[in-house]
Amino acid sequence: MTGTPALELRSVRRVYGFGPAATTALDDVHLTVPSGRFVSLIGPSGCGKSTLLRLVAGLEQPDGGEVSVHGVTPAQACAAKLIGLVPQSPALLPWLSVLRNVTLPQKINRGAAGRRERIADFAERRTAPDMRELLVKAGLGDALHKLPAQLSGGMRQRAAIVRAFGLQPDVLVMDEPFSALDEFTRESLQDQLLDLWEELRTTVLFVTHSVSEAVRLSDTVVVMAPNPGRIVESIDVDLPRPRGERLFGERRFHEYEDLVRERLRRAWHSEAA
Ligand SMILES: Nc1ncnc2c1ncn2[C@@H]1O[C@H](COP(=O)(O)OP(=O)(O)OP(=O)(O)O)[C@@H](O)[C@H]1O
Repeated sequence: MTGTPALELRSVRRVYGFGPAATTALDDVHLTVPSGRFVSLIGPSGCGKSTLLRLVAGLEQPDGGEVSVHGVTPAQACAAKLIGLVPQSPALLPWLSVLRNVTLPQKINRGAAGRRERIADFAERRTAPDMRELLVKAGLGDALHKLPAQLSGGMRQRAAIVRAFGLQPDVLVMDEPFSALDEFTRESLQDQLLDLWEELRTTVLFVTHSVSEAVRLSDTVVVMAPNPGRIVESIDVDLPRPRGERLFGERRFHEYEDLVRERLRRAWHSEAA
């Protein structure tokens, strides 16, 4: 694989509305994410986190600047299925079993392989993972043939995450995927996510409001501020992996939490200014 970053945003600007009612959701945003990194976006409500994800996923266009995914536009990257999206609530098809839900997109998307190969960095792809095995690894071995309605919220979200990884996107965009879950389920899903990520090393762009989640999961925590939405700091989290539960008892983990919290406090103040 070449040195082309998985994601690159240069001088990105996104404005909603016109005239005095216009909102600058993002202004002069620069972000470079090397392949295989886990990057979290954190910041006060309205600082443009979801807007940034939508631009990367090709769901919207910037009003200024450029977004590229492995050196091509988000639209080209989407056509080649290089980008996977995990929304806040899992969108599983209610009439299909868990196993069919996660294997169906893999079958449908076979045509994307050719388009991937035409993108310079993707001449070689890994072989498709065994979805049944990934589901078992994610603790869903007993739920393979159940319908989504028969699962808890946490189990449904786990299935959605397995499905997203199974498509082998090069960039996985996750918009607060655990926000609706209780703390215990959330930590267990962080474990599962880290296990999958450590095995498949997909580039992840992850939005969260939780400082401890951001520090635990990420190689880099990007702190954003609103009015206008912008990046104020990128903090590299130099903690060893794998990051299991023991991490919560470690001083360095809490030092990173304090640092991110302090930068967030400044971001809130910059909103008030
Ligand atoms: N479709 C839209 N039309 C008009 N304004 C929008 C639209 N989408 C977002 N905005 C505005 O752009 C700004 C950034 O919104 P965005 O949803 O990206 O923030 P966020 O950081 O994801 O917020 P939250 O943490 O609350 O989800 C906000 O002021 C929001 O009101």
